[in-house]
This record gives sequence, C-alpha cells and structure tokens, in this order.
Amino acid sequence: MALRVVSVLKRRLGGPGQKLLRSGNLLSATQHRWEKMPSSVGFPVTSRRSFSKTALIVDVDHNLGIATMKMNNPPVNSLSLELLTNFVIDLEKLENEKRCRGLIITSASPKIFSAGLDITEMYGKSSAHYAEFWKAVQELWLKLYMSNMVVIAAINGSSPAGGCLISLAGDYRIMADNPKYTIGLNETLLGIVAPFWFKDTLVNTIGNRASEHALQLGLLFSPTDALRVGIVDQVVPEDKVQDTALNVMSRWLSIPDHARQLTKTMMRKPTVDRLLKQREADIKNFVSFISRDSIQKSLHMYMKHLKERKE
Ligand SMILES: CCCCCCCCC/C=C/C(=O)SCCNC(=O)CCNC(=O)[C@H](O)C(C)(C)COP(=O)(O)OP(=O)(O)OC[C@H]1O[C@@H](n2cnc3c(N)ncnc32)[C@H](O)[C@@H]1OP(=O)(O)O
Repeated sequence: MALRVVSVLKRRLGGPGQKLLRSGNLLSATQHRWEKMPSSVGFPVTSRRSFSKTALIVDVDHNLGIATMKMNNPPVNSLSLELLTNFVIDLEKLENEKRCRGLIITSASPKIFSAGLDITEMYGKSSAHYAEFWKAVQELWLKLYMSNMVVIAAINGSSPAGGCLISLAGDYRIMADNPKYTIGLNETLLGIVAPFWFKDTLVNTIGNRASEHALQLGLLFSPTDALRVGIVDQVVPEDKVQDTALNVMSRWLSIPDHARQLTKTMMRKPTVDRLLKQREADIKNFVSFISRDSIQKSLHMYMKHLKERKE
C-alpha cells in the first residue's frame, strides 16, 4: 500500500513533493490518513484544477474530491449540440480523474438552470444534423445516468424538459425555493413527445401514475410541488443551494464507492440497456418525427410564442 502511495505521489507531485517524500514526513502523514479511509477514497492532496470552455465552467477540488460544473451558455443554458458535446467530453475527463468522486451540476446564469434542448437545433436543419444532435443527447444521458461519481443537481433556476432530464439523471436534486422557477418534462406543450428513456427516468424517480399525469399535461412544477411529487429531493433558500449540495455530497461520499456504484448500476442498468438495445432505432425515430411538417410547424410556433411573450 505504502509503495503504491509513494509511486502515485511521485507521479503527481513536482520537485517540492519529491523532497517531502524523501524526508518521509509527507509519506507518514499521508499513510496515516490513507489507512483511515475506505480503499476507494484515495488520499487527500490539496490541489484545485479548472478546465473551462465557453459554455461550461468546471472546477475540481481534489482536496474534497468534488467537481462543480456550471452551465454557462447565456441567455438560458439551452443545450446546443456544442454544449452537449463539451458536456460529454468534460464528464469523461472527470470520470477519469481518480480522485474526483462527486459532481455538482449547476448554472452560472441567474434564474435559469437550463431551458432544455436548444430548439433551434431541432428545426430547419438537415436529417443528418438531427441525427447527430439526437446522438449527442443520448450520449449525455447515458454518461450522466451511469456516472461512477455521485451526481447532485443544484437547481438554481428554471429547468424545463432537457434541463429537467439532466437533473433527473443525477442522484439527488436540490432546488432553490423561488416560486418563479419551474421544473418538469413539458414536451407535450411544444407539441412533441418525451422519448421513452426520458419517461423511464421520470418513472424511476416519481413512479408511474405521477409520471403519466406530469407527462400528458406537460406539467411544470413549482419547487414546492416538485418536492411534493418527488421530482426534487430538497428545496432550500436560494442562497443555500450550493452549501446544501456540498453537505449532501459529503453524506453520499461517506459511503464506500464500490458498494454505492454497484448499487447504482443495479438500479439503473435495465433502464440504460433499453436504450442501448435500440439506440439507432431511437435516432431514426427522432429524425422522422422531428422532420414532419406538423412538428416543424409546432416548434416554429413555440419559438415565436417565446419571442412574442417579451414584446
Ligand atoms: C417518438 C419520439 C420522438 C422524440 C420527440 C422529440 C423529443 C424532444 C425532447 C425535447 C426536449 C427539450 O428539452 S425541448 C425544449 C423545451 N424547453 C422549453 O420549453 C423552455 C422554453 N423556454 C422558456 O420557457 C423560457 O425561455 C425560460 C427558460 C423559462 C427563460 O425565460 P426568460 O423570460 O428568462 O427568457 P426568454 O426571454 O424566454 O428567452 C431568452 C431567449 O432564449 C430563447 N430560448 C428560450 N428557451 C430556448 C430553448 N429551449 N432553445 C432555444 N432558445 C431558447 C428565447 O427564444 C429567447 O430568445 P431571443 O428572443 O432571441 O432573445
């Protein structure tokens, strides 16, 4: 064990770290803490790393083993093809950071967690574009839903449709207590249909009857109603969302990773396998559905309605 610690430390620490290693002080301190932790926890190293693209700000605190990902795609954090692609790339990076065990997803924009899929990616484009877009949506859901990390959504604003799906794909949801914010799968309001794996994710969270009700009516819940129905797990004052997420995270991270991860897989794999078995068919379905004249018209009208609301 000690040898493993030394070799990993040597790889990770530069000159000063090597000196400390030779002196033996760091090794004994590290060994001490290491031995007190479950094997999967790793050892604490005080370092912070950020990687940010324009639309995502990711901050990794190696000391806590927690990454925070802020969606930063103004004005409403709509999930464009580019954002979805970067989201998947960053998730993969985080999964590969051995010391990163928890992920908090939140928004850099005040009032909006995410407006869901970017509607402009779904009309007036080619079939090839729709297919590429849908594949990216699938990929993000697959990666998030089966993440090895503990994923907590710190929902600091409205979260319709695809925004709600991102939250539902996590392990725990905390929403800001502001009655102006809403969350839900509102696809029917746009004249479109939530695909079966959006539906499955909701059913796994709030049960069949409540999902049927919410999906048919395209319900957007206030935080209080979302808590009542179980779409979110906790509603807290707006300025407490991030602190609460960190507190909840520490509780989840106190569970040995391997046991928690196997349990998560056991619960979620059947749902994920359903999509994996028919991934291509699901893409074809989406492309043919979204390309219909009637659906294109509905989406166009919906965007027009969004713009006119402001005037
Ligand atoms: C068989 C199976 C087959 C499968 C069938 C297909 C399944 C598809 C599943 C779809 C999933 C989805 O997520 S569909 C997306 C659903 N999303 C929504 O309904 C949210 C719509 N947006 C809103 O309600 C609001 O914008 C909200 C997020 C609350 C923020 O309100 P605000 O007043 O703060 O801001 P607004 O003024 O409305 O918006 C600011 C600008 O952002 C734009 N905007 C807002 N939402 C947008 C969006 N999702 N995509 C693009 N652009 C958006 C507005 O048009 C404005 O543009 P300018 O006027 O130019 O500034």
